Amino acid sequence: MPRLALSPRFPAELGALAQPVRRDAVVAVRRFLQNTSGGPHPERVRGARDDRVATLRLADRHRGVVIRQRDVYWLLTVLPDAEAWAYAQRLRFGVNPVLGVAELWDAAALERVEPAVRRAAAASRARLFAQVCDTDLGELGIDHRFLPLLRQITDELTLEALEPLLPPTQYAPLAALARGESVAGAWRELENHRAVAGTGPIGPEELDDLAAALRRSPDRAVFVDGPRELNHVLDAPGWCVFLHPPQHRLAHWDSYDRPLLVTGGAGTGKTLVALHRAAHLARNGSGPVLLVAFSQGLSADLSARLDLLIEDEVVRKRVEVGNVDRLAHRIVAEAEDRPPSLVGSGELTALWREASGEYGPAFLLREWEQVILAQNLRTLDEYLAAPRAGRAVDLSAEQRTAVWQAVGHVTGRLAERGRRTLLQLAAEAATLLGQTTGDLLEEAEPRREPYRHIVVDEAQDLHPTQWRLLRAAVPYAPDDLFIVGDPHQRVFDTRVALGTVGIDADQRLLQVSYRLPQEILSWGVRLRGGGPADGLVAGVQELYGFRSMRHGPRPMVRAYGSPQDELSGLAAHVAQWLQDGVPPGEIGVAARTAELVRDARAALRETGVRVTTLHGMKGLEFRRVAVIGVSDGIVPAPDSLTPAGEDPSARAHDLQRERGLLYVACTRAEEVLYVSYSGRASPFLPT
Ligand SMILES: Nc1ncnc2c1ncn2[C@@H]1O[C@H](COP(=O)(O)OP(=O)(O)OP(=O)(O)O)[C@@H](O)[C@H]1O
Repeated sequence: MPRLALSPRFPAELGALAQPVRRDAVVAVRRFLQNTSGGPHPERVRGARDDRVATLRLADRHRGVVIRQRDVYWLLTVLPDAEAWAYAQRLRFGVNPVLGVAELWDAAALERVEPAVRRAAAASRARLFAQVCDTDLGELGIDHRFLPLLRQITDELTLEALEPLLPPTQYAPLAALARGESVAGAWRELENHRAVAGTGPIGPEELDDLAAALRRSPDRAVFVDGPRELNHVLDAPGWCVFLHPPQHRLAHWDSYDRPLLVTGGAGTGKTLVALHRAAHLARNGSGPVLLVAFSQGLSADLSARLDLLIEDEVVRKRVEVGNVDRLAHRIVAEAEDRPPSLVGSGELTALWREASGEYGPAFLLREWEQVILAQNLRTLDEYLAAPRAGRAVDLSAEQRTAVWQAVGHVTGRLAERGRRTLLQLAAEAATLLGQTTGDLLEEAEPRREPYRHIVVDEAQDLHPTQWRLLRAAVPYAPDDLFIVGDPHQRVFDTRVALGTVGIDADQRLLQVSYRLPQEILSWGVRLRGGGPADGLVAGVQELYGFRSMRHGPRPMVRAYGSPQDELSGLAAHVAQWLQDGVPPGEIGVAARTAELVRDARAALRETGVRVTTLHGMKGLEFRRVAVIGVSDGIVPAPDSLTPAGEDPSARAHDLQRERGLLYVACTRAEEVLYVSYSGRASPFLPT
């Protein structure tokens, strides 16, 4: 039986074929896989540069191109006959000697450009890699077949022009050297392409082992063992099967001794990594998995994506997808034998108003949520001794006592009425679970934590109380918590260093955005500006090093004379996008206020595009995004800002949060970003 691996190009190109050709090709691949009669045979390609290249006849006038070694086949693509032969002739295959991953390149194109590179070299004495010896290049995995050409390169621009023709694992270290990095820097760049952990130096015999190389290249090849797997790879979206190397390494690492925190900019694949990690733990872990989404809406989305990712129903059932509020609600309901009653926001506001005296309702609420609940302070003495990080207005002992009494008034009233806030519920649930937490290895009693593994998405916006609940819901054991988030995308007022809530996490970073084109990313980084973000990680995190692999149009920023004109402009742009053939579901429109959302919905009635608040854009993505009302006086929203006179530090945080909110909405765009305002522009817009 042949061993068959598919490249990511194959399902994509198969999907683009006419239906009868596609159907025949799938049947042919299935026959080939099962070695049944009538299945295609490998045919040699006349004039091929690499004798491991062959073709398989898959349908009428269509062939698959494969790399073949003994019984191992790597099916690269399916093309009309003539194109398949031409492609097969151009290819060369190799194994990277450092990483052991498969490398393919267009040898014919390189031969074509070589004379031009040589001519440029004849006219110049400069040599880009003059300072790097062949031994160093060899240690960076550079294939000796490229050396004659590389030695002729005179400048960085020439190397950049060769990028599409070289395997990424050859180009990456060369580009690093060309930027002036040391051999060690270039080595680090190469290591970013390592997808599978723990592979040591590659022995000479392994350089000739196609199957081993493909197993180390999960972004380029997936083995299919039978028809079921074949169907999954052909039908599932690409992200279900092929992760980029850093994503794959994080999601499929055997085991983490301590909690792991993965941070990274917008669109770097954090949610995908969280989904794959949850699936990995469901397959290989040792108990129930909770995947925590930020909201109910995002839970439904993650749950649907997990259904696509995990085919096996038994494995799928090991993962529950939910948000922290729901978890808290369930734990308290189980303990009290009836569902807890939640306080409505109007009732709560009235209570804070009732309690306010020297300090206003907003101040008291923030003090309660960000100091008292955040640190789980239970007594006045604890409160008197507690630090109040991030709160600029100092409080004397007397003032703290007054605040404590005001808070006590509200919590007392709530208790009388049998009502609680969501954060109180989380705190109680944590206490209920906390009575049973301990060390998995040392505990003799049967455990009562509901989960063995927890994976958290959008972690930047969780409150310390919610973290305490999550911490209490899994035992302290390897692979307890796997957390992904981006401090720059925080849209609520919670800054928490995980260490302070008992989560001593190792940290990893994802730096390449696969959603955003470079133009939107660079504009977004300037918009987010305002310095590094704190919270989640110890210290602060910069956006430095965040980059994209794609280019696209620059964001469009449009100024209008009046809100009516702005709405007409929006309607005209959306109409054009629909006319361009973009499906309505791939268009997202957002605004800061509920009123603007209502107006935009009215202006776009019957188009079927989604219109939501900036908050509502969290975790979503669209091909084209319009953000309207980015005007002074709307963004930042004046009502959401603490008056500078009351607490300048809280105001600075509020401004940063509002900036983050706009940044989140703008970074949902995969292709096109349109931003508009009327009157004066928001001070956040980059000039
Ligand atoms: N391995 C991959 N295969 C296919 N697409 C990918 C891959 N990695 C990332 N992408 C693309 O990038 C998008 C962003 O991924 P994801 O939503 O996981 O990023 P994120 O870091 O969670 O983003 P954000 O923080 O902005 O919400 C995906 O929807 C997909 O379009």
